[in-house]
Amino acid sequence: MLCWRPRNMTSSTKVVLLACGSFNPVTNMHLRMFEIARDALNKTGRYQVTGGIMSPVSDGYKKKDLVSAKHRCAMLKAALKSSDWIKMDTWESDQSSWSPTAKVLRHHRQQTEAQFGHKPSPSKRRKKHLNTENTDYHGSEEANDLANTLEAVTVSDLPQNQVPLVEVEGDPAPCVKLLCGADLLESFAVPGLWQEEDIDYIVGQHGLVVITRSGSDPHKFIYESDVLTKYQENIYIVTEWIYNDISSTKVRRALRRGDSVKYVVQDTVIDYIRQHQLFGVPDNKYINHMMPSPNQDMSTTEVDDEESSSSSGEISVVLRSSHPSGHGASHLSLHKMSAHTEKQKVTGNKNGTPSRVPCMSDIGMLYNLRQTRARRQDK
Ligand SMILES: Nc1ncnc2c1ncn2[C@@H]1O[C@H](COP(=O)(O)OP(=O)(O)OP(=O)(O)O)[C@@H](O)[C@H]1O
Ligand SMILES: NC(=O)c1ccc[n+]([C@@H]2O[C@H](COP(=O)(O)O)[C@@H](O)[C@H]2O)c1
Repeated sequence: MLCWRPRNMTSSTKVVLLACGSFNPVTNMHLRMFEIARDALNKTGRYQVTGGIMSPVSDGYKKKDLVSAKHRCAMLKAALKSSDWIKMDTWESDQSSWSPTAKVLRHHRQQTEAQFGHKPSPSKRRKKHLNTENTDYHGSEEANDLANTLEAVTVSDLPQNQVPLVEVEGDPAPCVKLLCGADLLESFAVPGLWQEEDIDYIVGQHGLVVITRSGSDPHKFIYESDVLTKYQENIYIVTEWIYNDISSTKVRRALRRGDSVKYVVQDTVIDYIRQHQLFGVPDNKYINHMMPSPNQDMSTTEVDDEESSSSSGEISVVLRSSHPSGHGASHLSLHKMSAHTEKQKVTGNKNGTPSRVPCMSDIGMLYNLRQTRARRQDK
């Protein structure tokens, strides 16, 4: 299914933007990407962005310093309170192993099509009862069940409590496009990181919306790639003029070093990091001496009363301290007893060599090393 509408067609194509990433933690730039992309696509008059989905990777990704999906999702949920159109979807992070991005896209395409009743059915003209209002619906077991059910039953068999009604005919499902930074596009060239058929599927069947990032030249990159040139009509590059090279790596570094990350990540995320003492925050003087921010609502923050188990199986004990009505550091509600809870676990193979799902950063580094060596040998 090709999503891009030919230029001569008048009505606009509905688009849902899907961003896959670690979000470790989610930064303002992850959120900005959606705003930038929506503006750019809507301005063309050819596309109408109807929704945004953020899909955090599962713990199976095992990238260095990756905190558990539980925490990454909680931070994302907190950050998305500031958006009325971007939603988190936990289908990917709920998987026990890492899912290639092509699989995640395929899943969301099926979900979106199921919501719009795009399964071949003799009763196509009838209305289907789908709950599109429920933000937790997308990717939920209920939605998965529904997608499967639609294969087998006619719409009249659907449960009646699934409202509101969605008109099927003449209402095409939005296309799901991968929203990413230019670094992700350029990682397509890293040997062994992406399957060729996955790139073909992602670009050929869905399409990409790429936000420029410092040090990247996506136009040149597409020119140099045969497969990307073949599908270049499906790649929409958005130049971000309000240049901002925030990255999660820099945020984690700042936190480790005790520097402020205010205005780089959402206040709600800072609150969460402080409460759960993530990313080396126990040593972060800035964050530990901060007053709770006005938007912090201790009563609604997810708190582990007794035990919190990280994905790596390590257990940390989290105790609720007394809550003196004083100021500053004494307002901290939690003390994590294990400083290493979020330490990444690298699984070993039979001969003891560490093995894990390769990430862009470590394969990229290896690739750069190889390139440097090759260049030296050429000289
Ligand atoms: N400053 C930025 N400009 C454009 N795209 C970005 C920016 N930061 C992140 N992205 C994009 O967001 C998506 C999710 O990326 P990811 O969670 O790996 O973020 P990151 O900040 O690059 O993480 P890390 O620093 O841990 O590698 C990717 O497509 C990435 O290219
Ligand atoms: N082959 C693949 O599908 C593939 C390879 C590398 C990264 N990714 C995805 O790219 C996103 C960003 O990855 P990094 O956090 O490593 O930059 C993640 O969602 C990850 O799953 C997918």
